[in-house]
Amino acid sequence: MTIALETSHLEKSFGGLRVTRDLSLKVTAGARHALIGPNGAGKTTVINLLTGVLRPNSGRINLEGTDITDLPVHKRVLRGLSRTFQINQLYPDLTPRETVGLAVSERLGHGGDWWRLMGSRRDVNDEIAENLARFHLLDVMNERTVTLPYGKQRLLEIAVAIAAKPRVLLLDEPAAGVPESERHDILAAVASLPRDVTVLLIEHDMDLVFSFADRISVLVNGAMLVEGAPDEVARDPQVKAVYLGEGADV
Ligand SMILES: Nc1ncnc2c1ncn2[C@@H]1O[C@H](COP(=O)(O)OP(=O)(O)OP(=O)(O)O)[C@@H](O)[C@H]1O
Repeated sequence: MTIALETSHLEKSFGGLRVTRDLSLKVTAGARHALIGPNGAGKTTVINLLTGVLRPNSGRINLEGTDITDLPVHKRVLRGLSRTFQINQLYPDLTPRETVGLAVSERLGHGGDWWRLMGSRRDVNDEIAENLARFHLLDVMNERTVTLPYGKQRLLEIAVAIAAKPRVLLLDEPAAGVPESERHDILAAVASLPRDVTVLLIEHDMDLVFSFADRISVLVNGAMLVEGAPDEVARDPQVKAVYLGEGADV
C-alpha cells in the first residue's frame, strides 16, 4: 500500500513538557484516517508539526515519499498538504462564491487578480460551482459569509482547503460547534471526496469518527497507544480504559 503521509520517531517538547513522544504514524494513500485521544493528548500539536507551524525537536515527516521536515508551511501547501483550523478564519464580508473563487485563483497563481479571473474563465467558474455543490453551499453562495449559519461556515472552510487541490487534507475538528443534526453532513461531504485525496481527521465525537474512518490512531500523552481498523480499536481494552476514564463510549 502506498503511504501518503508518514512521521517517524517525532518528538516535540514545550520547555520540560514532552507533548509528542516517539510518534511514528503512517497514513495510507486514499485513507479516511482519524487521530483520536483524550483532551490534551497532543493531537493539535501533531497537526501543527505536520503542517510546519511547529518544528519537531527530532524525528522526520514524509509526504508522498519526500522528506518535508524542514520545509516552511507554504512549501508544504504547494506540495499538496492542506488543513482546516479549529477556529473560524474566513473573510466575513466575502460570499462563499467569492471566497472559493479567491482560493482557486490563488492556486492558479492569480490571487491578486481573482475578480477578473472569475469574470472571464469558464473552467474557473465550473470548478467553483462544483466545489460549492459538493459542500452544500450553492443555496447561500451569494450571501455574506458572516451571515451564514455556523455549519455552512464550517463547510466553507473545508471548501477553501479543497480549492487548493490538496493530496492530503488535515481536518482539526471540522464539526466542532456545529449542531448535532448537521455534523454528519459535514463529514459525509468530506468522506465523499475523490479517493485521490487522503484525509487525516482529528475529532472528539466518536459517532462521527466511527462513521467516517477506515483507520484510527489513538494518541495518549503524546504517544501512540493503538492503531488499527475501527472495529479493532473499539474492542481494544487499553482504548476502552482511556475513554471510560473520560466517561465516553467507544
Ligand atoms: N505552544 C504551546 N506551549 C506550551 N504548551 C503547549 C503548547 N501547545 C500545546 N501545549 C500543551 O501540549 C499539550 C497537548 O496539547 P494539544 O492542543 O496538542 O492537545 P489536543 O489533544 O489537541 O487537545 P484537545 O483535544 O483538548 O484539543 C497540552 O498539555 C497543551 O497545554
